[in-house]
Amino acid sequence: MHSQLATPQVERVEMDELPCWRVKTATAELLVAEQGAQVLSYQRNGEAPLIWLSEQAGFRRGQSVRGGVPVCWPWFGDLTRNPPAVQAMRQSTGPAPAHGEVRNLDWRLLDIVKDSGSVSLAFELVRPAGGLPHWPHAVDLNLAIRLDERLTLCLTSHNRDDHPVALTQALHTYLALGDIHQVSLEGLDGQRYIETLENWEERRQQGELRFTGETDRIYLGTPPKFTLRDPAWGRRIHLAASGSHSAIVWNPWIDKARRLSQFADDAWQRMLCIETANVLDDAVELAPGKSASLAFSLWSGPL
Ligand SMILES: O=P(O)(O)OC[C@H]1O[C@H](O)[C@H](O)[C@@H](O)[C@@H]1O
Repeated sequence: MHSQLATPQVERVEMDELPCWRVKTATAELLVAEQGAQVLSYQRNGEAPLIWLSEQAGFRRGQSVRGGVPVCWPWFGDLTRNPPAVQAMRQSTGPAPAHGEVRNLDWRLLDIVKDSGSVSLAFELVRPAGGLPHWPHAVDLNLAIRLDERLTLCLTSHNRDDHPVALTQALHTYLALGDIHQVSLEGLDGQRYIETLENWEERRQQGELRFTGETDRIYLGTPPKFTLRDPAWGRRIHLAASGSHSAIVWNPWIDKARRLSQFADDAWQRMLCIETANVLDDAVELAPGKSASLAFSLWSGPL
């Protein structure tokens, strides 16, 4: 078996309405939807999944899939909570979709590069003629996905326009875990955060983060590395970011889980989002001709 996969395999598969790419190496398997360039799942052989995909996920055109790694761009979350310069890029005061415009658009696979131990896929957003709805700025958006002993995603924005562009963004990673009640997130001690569930008050993290209720926080000035201890599955998940000094930590807990689309009532116990971001005072300002990249790598290790 091992020798068959000495060269990684990439095959096109359909998940209901969505064309996807399934990637297999000797040690791991990855599934990516072309829509949204959305990583849907990632699992290392013999291990529980590292990236969570909802058992109620729907694979429909025009609808982001619950789970995986949705790309939030050119704004994160509620546009009205974004810095004024980011809000000003949208030329309409009408309601704006949460998390921007690209997670349910078509992307195009540009390239597949394989060697004996790795596969890289390069996706590009198919920018609609005239730009995104009410967002007429010529910014190219690419997502590079590399699978080797780790999974690495790198989102690059390139401003092809003649004026500066301000944006916020996130790689909205849904991590899979054994039991949310037992996990702890290390690496945030002493960090500032915005408690979005309490009037967006600014607070400071003390010690490791544990989960006892709905959590929706924006950490600012974040370090490049986080570790999630998951005793139930006997492992740590390591996440290393670059080009990012902010991160969202989200778990909907019981009540919000019931209101979420494509989400089983008890699924909050088995997932946690740690979203590698550029939000609030970490927003990106791109001068004409300039590019910026946001990236993370994910891997697992012993407890
Ligand atoms: O339901 P969605 O639009 O995919 O958003 C899911 C979640 O994304 C982020 O983590 C936000 O901080 C949450 O407030 C939001 O509920």
